[in-house]
Amino acid sequence: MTDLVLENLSVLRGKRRVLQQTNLHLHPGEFVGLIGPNGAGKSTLLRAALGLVGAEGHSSLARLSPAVRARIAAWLPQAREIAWPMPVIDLVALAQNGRRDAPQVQAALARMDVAHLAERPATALSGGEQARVLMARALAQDTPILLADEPIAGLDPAHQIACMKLFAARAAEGRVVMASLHDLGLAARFCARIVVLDHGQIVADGAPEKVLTPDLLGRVFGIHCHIATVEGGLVLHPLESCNHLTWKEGSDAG
Ligand SMILES: Nc1ncnc2c1ncn2[C@@H]1O[C@H](COP(=O)(O)OP(=O)(O)OP(=O)(O)O)[C@@H](O)[C@H]1O
Repeated sequence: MTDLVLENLSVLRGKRRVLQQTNLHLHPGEFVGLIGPNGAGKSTLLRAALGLVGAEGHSSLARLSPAVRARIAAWLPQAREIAWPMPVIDLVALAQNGRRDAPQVQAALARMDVAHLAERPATALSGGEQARVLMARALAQDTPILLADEPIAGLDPAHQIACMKLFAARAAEGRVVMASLHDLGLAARFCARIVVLDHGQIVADGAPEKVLTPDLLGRVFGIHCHIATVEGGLVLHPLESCNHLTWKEGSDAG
């Protein structure tokens, strides 16, 4: 059981402070959705938490040696690039010192629905398939903390839902799972806790029904949403942008 603790974590890019004095305590068992508009600082927060960008302040992961950190935290970056045409199973097995038959490798291939692709070159897959393979590698690390930057981007709806359910299940096993997400509906439905970032600052943190109010969605995202509470959680569906993001029809059509 491992907590993730950030204290006064700040990141400077040039003269701009793109992450400001961030305090966050994530507990084992939590599936946290990190949301915010483009440029809000979600990737920066995740990278600073892992010690991958220079930051002021404290993260419980950042000062660990890479070898120790790799045993504690798995990381799925936003960029999904696979450079080498190695078989999918060997790419996933890198998470377990190359052991193809490790149970974590077999389980991760099955959970991300890529077992049937195991012998295919990882570079010869579709974008969504590659994303699932890289997610499988992160899962195969079998760490108490999993940080994922837009893990469901590019997945079809069935795999998006399966992935969100899987994250919730990993958290229920006693792990910390935090994922940046742009799909507010899926975040509302599957995350027990939502952290909202805007201009490098946490502006809300709590249960989806407390955080995802019409006021916050208008202020931070500039959207009107349909929000309903149903058995099993919140349903949230963006309907309309309510400010500067309304482009004029035909103004820039190619
Ligand atoms: N290498 C960089 N150099 C300078 N500024 C950067 C760099 N990377 C990111 N930024 C800036 O830092 C801010 C936060 O970026 P970040 O990538 O963390 O946002 P994000 O919330 O993950 O956005 P998105 O939803 O678009 O992925 C943005 O204003 C961005 O322009």
